[in-house]
Amino acid sequence: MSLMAPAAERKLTGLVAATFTPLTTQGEINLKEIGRYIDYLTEKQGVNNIFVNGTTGESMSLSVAERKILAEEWCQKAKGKMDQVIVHVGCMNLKDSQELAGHAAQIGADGIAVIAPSFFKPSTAEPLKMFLHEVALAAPTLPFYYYHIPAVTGVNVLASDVLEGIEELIPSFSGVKFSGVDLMDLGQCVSYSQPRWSVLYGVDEQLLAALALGAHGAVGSTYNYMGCHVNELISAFDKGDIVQARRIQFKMQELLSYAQKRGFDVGVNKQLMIELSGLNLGPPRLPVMPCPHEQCLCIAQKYHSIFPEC
Ligand SMILES: CC(=O)N[C@@H]([C@@H](O)[C@H](O)[C@H](O)CO)[C@@H](O)CC(=O)C(=O)O
Repeated sequence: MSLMAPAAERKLTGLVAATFTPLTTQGEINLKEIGRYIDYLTEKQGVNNIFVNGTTGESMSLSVAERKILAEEWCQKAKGKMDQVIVHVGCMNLKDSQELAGHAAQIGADGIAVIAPSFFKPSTAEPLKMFLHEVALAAPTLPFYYYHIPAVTGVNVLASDVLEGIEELIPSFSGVKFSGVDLMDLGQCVSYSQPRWSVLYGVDEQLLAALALGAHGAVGSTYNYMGCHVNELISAFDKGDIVQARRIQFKMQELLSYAQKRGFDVGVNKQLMIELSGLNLGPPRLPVMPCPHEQCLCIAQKYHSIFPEC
């Protein structure tokens, strides 16, 4: 990272893996596995950007202290290996979010992302933008991404309404991580997007539709273990080979629909990553339940029957 231009000048594109949080079998954060995890992503999956402490990383089940230690370790170990490390700093309250944003700036993160608080939910774009603005003030020079994931937060404010005029409120605003299925809203975000912003799509099973609408990249959990295949999807799309791009997207859909019919949550997803990568990531944290080994094994077998080795 040291020889590169500052993150504020580097538009975030391509694949971004939303990382799982390594835990020990006792449920404590396991920093020892982070270096191996980064090597696995870069060497095996061809994924050079990470989004840490997000939904996949179970950030809402981690303490602020744990999130700081984890963010620090991800940034440390990513140096010289990853292009960008985006740290998700959103919390249920403003103070903790500001504290994490300020910390991310100190540890050399390449950007921060903030989810809508979802206990006291903003019901319109205005209070949500005010909240985002206050968090951004704690790290004013760091690229700032709004994290839109309405199915999880229950905050049903259009992302395009959040983006409107936000460049005046948050000068560091750099884009949106759009984990929603409303493609009209996504299209409006892309069409409003300023040249240096990135619209990053977060519903892996329909990435191709988002690329067709002009998304600049993608953040997702499945890029941890399907990154090499999805990189092929993106290059096929960039070359205009829509048939090949569609073929790969359909394979992803076949796997994910198989997994969803068997109950697919962060716990199952984490166990699948363990099976496929050999990394020692440990269990999820309550209330997410660990996944029984057999349940995950059949999804891993399905993966191997659909996708060739990377
Ligand atoms: C609800 C959820 O977890 N969505 C995932 C997707 O990558 C999702 O796992 C994938 O599309 C499979 O359904 C991401 O959008 C989440 C994400 O990027 C994050 O961990 O912050």
